[in-house]
Amino acid sequence: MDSLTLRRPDDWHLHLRDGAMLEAVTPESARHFGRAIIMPNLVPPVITGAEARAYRDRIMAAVPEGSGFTPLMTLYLTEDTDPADVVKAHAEGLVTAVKLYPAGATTNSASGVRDFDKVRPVLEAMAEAGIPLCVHGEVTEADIDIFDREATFIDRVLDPLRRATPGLKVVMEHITTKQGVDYALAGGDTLAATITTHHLVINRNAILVGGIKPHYYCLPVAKREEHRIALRTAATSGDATFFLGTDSAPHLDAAKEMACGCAGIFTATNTLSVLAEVFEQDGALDRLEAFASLNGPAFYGLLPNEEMVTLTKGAPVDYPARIETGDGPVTVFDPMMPLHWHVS
Ligand SMILES: NC(=O)N[C@@H](CC(=O)O)C(=O)O
Ligand SMILES: [Zn+2]
Ligand SMILES: [Zn+2]
Repeated sequence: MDSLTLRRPDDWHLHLRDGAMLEAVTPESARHFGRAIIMPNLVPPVITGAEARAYRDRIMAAVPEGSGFTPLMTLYLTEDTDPADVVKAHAEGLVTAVKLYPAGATTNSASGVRDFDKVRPVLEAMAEAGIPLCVHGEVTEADIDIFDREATFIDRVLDPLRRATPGLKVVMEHITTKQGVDYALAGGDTLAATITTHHLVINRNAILVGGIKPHYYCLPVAKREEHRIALRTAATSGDATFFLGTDSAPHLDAAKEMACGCAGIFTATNTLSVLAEVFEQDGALDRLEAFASLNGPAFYGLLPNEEMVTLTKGAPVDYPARIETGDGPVTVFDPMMPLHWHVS
């Protein structure tokens, strides 16, 4: 097969940031994607409906003319979040989901949740109104090894939380482990999981072998090869539980290439070419549409995009090693293999 036509894909987990970064990275996602779930971990975070509205306006101003790209907004859950504000913002169509960051788990998560009992009323209101909760699933206890933080979160936090709030729709964001795959598969129709582009390609060796490679560092950190294989099997299976959330997370190179580098991998620019390569390698090109274009909207209760995109196989794809922002360059994910699928 050297040509593949599918519904225009969506990105169910995307960081667009703000200011000069927002301006530089928005066109990179708008070029190929129809919609994207926009993560709210700005400084300060997007907590209220009013803040989401203002942020959506700033994003729309950065969307290139003629692009149909639609940002789907999320609210950053805090221990002080007002359930009524969340329900109202969702009912107005302003907000699609709410994001749970355990405090301290990842970039700009300091205002996240410490005491999960404090957010129970919000979660109950969300279950009632059918508002999905997107979860960064890692514990933050110092005595839990960073490579075990996702599996431990499932047992200690996610499973009790879901049992306490039956009916709540949950998306396990950017799963990185076999335990994540297995738990998502067993969760019935109120549970789904996003998988990033980069976690289908790299294991932890990419970060640590031959020198320390900050552009392969993200959270949750890439795990052992057996986990990458489990993610590949899940993504390429076509199972409706799994869909694309790139977690494209731009940081200035200057903030990654330093003694304490930021977590995040920027994949918006070449994600579709990488995914086509991955699905082709696994003999699953016919299931790329399910993963990138169909399963996400089905879980969120939306229709797939009407528009189609065509991927064509040819000479290696030329993509920039980094993109420029007004504040400095951002390195684009290097999948360490040539890409042959062009998007038109
Ligand atoms: N994935 C990352 O490594 N970083 C994300 C935060 C997140 O999604 O956890 C970011 O905002 O930079
Ligand atoms: Zn996260
Ligand atoms: Zn993210």
